[in-house]
This record gives sequence, structure tokens and C-alpha cells, in this order.
Amino acid sequence: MFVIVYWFFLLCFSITCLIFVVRLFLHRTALIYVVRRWGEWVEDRVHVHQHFKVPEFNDSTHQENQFYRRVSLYVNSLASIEDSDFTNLFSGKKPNDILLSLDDRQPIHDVFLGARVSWINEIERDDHHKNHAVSRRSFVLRIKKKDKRRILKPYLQHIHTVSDDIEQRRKELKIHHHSNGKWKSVPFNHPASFDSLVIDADLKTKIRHDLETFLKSKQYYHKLGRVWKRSYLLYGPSGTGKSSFISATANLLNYDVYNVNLSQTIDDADLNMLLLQTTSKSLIVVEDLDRYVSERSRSPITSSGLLNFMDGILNFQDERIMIFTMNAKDGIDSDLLRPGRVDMHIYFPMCDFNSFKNLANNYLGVKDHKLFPQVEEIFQSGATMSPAEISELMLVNRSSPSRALKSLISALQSNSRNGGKVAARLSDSVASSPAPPSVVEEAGGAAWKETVPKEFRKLYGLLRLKSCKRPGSLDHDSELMDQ
Ligand SMILES: Nc1ncnc2c1ncn2[C@@H]1O[C@H](COP(=O)(O)OP(=O)(O)OP(=O)(O)O)[C@@H](O)[C@H]1O
Ligand SMILES: [Mg+2]
Repeated sequence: MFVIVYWFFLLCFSITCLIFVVRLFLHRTALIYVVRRWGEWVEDRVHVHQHFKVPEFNDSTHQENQFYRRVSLYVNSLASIEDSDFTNLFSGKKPNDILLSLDDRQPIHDVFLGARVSWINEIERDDHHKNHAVSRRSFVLRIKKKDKRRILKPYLQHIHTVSDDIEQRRKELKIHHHSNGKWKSVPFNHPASFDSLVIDADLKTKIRHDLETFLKSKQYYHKLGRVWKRSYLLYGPSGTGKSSFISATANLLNYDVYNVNLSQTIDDADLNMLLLQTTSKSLIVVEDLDRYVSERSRSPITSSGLLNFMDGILNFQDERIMIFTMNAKDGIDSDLLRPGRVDMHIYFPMCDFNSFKNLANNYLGVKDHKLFPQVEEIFQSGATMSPAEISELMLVNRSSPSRALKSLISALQSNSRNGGKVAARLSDSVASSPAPPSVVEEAGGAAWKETVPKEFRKLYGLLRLKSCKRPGSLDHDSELMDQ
């Protein structure tokens, strides 16, 4: 009995060692790839496949096949390209960017909804084409017959979505300005990013989330019969980051910027034409809307022309984001900012101690300093400056954080001593401080009361009571209206 058990354990041990050695050998010598390939070959033999060819050019018209371009982008973005036997390397548009591209006649595998498919990029020579030889490229999709019905349509749709996304990310951004009713563009290279923007962290997350949700909501907007656009109002004193926010949003979404200058002598028709000429996936920006409104009597643009422009009624189905900026909301016609026309109101406050600490970290690389308590005390006494002024001071004194902080302390002290500039700024900030839902409820006005059910209004009232007025806050009213 003992001998049988002994031999049994010895056999198990020997088999385990053998498996271990074989695996090690296969991995070390890369023979594992050969074995896998055999496995795939065998699996391929036992299935019936169907092939779909995507030629680079349309045979009859010799026009470029747009789907070939999409497939090429998609295939070259697959992670499995790194396992391909032969891949080309190209430099991308951005520095240090290396792009991989599949070489001719190289197969590449992909998995979609649990089904394994493969692509191969073929190249055929046509020696009889008008007396000279031409190469015809194509991608061929190989898919198991049993999977075709289940995955083909969603897979092609998936290729569309992914390639759109890649194109969007690779696009070179432009900023457009208009003169004489025509857009002129220059490359947009502003480095602003959401990370360097100093605003309340929760607010930043909410805005990012709102933008991302908007981008994914095409079907939803269309189902509701609404123009697929989102509008933001940025308001707050000068130098608090409104324009930086616009640049950061353009960089985040990779959207072109169209800067609409309402003070130029344009009329309603020009404004409509300008809007029609904007492309999708763009930010349409109107800076200093309050200044324009106060000077409106001298402008050829009518009130309804402006409202139609803000509603984007001429642009169906396109993906646009509109951003309006102003220093203060008071005195602005409530219809102009009503929910639906402007979806979200974002307040940009003057600096407080928290924002100051973020700026000090960004500009001076200091998270803490012995002068911080003194700075905090001055902020608590009510003195303040705009992020633009503070960042400028820090930039000039960036070689010495102590010097930067001392200059800031004396600037804050002198501001609060003479009360002038700061007092003005403070009153500005208080006057335009966020009054989240209440202001917009007025803006929604009677129409809102007519169209929104009573229960909803009650809930809305409760939320209003709970919302607290914080600097850097967000008016959620319009979010609610959208739901
Ligand atoms: N919140 C902020 N976070 C980081 N930097 C800021 C912020 N606000 C202002 N700055 C700095 O100040 C500079 C000017 O800010 P910006 O032009 O965005 O202000 P603004 O609110 O648009 O002012 P204005 O109302 O005068 O147009 C920016 O380039 C940036 O360096
Ligand atoms: Mg600005």
C-alpha cells in the first residue's frame, strides 16, 4: 500500500515538474506563440468564416471610401497591434507622439462582444490600369459565420464611434474670429487645462461630468426633439478665470472655438449666417454679454435675433456648446438667462485662502509655508484679490516663494487699507454672488410655472432651500429643468 502511494505522489510530482519545464521552455523560447498560432489555426479550420472587404477607393467613381479611413484608424488603435509581427512606427503631431501602423498583409485580431474577429490589410497590384500599375489597398474583415448575425452591425457601429473619437482627439484646434460676416481662423494653442484652473474641486468635477454626459446624449436630445447643445453662463469679477475656463474646456473636449463679437456692427441675418457656418463639435463663445446688453440700443441685433441665436434654432442635430461670460448678472433680462436657454450658471469668485493655496502650489510649488497663517488671517479679515492678480505676483517672484508671499501680503494689506479697489471688487463679488436657483426661477418665470408639474416645483423648492450659497458654485436649476 505504502509503495502505491509513494509511486502515485512521485508520478504527480514528475508530471507537475514536466509541465513547469515545458511552460518555461515555451515562454523562454517564444515557442508559446507558435503553439498559440497552431491553436488558432486549428480553431479556424473547424469554423466557417465570412469575409468583408473594405476597399480604399470606390471602384466605379474612384472616390475615397470614407469607411476605409475609419477602419484604418480603428485597426491601428487596437492594443493587439503591439503583438503584430510587423508594425510601422510614425511620429505623431504632438511631440514624443509615436503612432503604430500595421504593415501590409499583417493580420490583427480583435474581440467584440465575446466574438473573435480578425482584420488583414491587403494590397493588390493592378498592372492593367491605364497602362501603368496601381496598388489597391483594402482591409478584409474575417468573422465567424455563427457570430455574424449577432455582432456585425454593432461592431461596424462601434468602429464608427471609436474612429470618430480618435479623429476628434487628433484634430488640430482652431480659434475663429469673424470680420465682415466671415469667419477667419488661426491655430489654437492655449495651454489652459482643467487641472491648472483654480476653482472649487467639487464644482470642477460636476462641470466635467456635465460635459461628458452631454457628449454622450445625442440620442436622448434627438428623442426629445431638442437641439443637441449645452449652454453655460460664466459670471464673476474680472480676472477670475472665465476666459481660462473656456480655453480649458476647448482643450478638454478638443473643440474648435468660435468667438462671436456682438459689438461688431452685425445684424440678425449676419448672426444667423455666422452660426450656420460654425462646425459641429465646437464652442461658440460670447464674451462680456452684459456689456453688449447694456449697449444694445445702439446695436442692429434685435432681442429676438439674439434669443434665436442663443437657442441655436437654425442648427439641428449638431453638437455645440455655447459659453457666455459676464461680470455680473444683475440688470440682465431674465428671459435671456432662463433655463433651457442657458443650462448652467457658474460663478467665478475672487480669491479666498483655499484658492490662494492652490495657486501657490501651481505657481510656486509650495504646499505649506510659515507665512501661510498670516495670509489666511488677511483673507479672513475680508481682503481679497483676483486669481489673475495673485498669479501675476507669484509669477514675477517665482524664484523666491518667501518674497512672493511677502509681496502678496503687502498687496492685500494695502488693498484693504485704502479699501478702494478691493472694496469695489468685493461689492462686485457680493452683488453677483451666486443666488443659485432663486434667480433662475424668476428667469423661468410664468412659463416655467405653466409647463412644470406642481410636484416637481415643490421638489425644486426643497432643493432650493437646501442649496447653500457658496463661492464658485453652480446653479443646478437648469440641470433640473433638463431632466
Ligand atoms: N481661477 C483661476 N485659476 C487659475 N488661474 C487663473 C484663474 N483666474 C485667473 N487666472 C489667471 O489669470 C489670467 C487671467 O484670467 P482670465 O482671463 O481667465 O480672467 P477672466 O475672468 O476672463 O477676466 P475678464 O472678465 O477680465 O475677461 C489667466 O491667464 C490665469 O493665468
Ligand atoms: Mg475674459
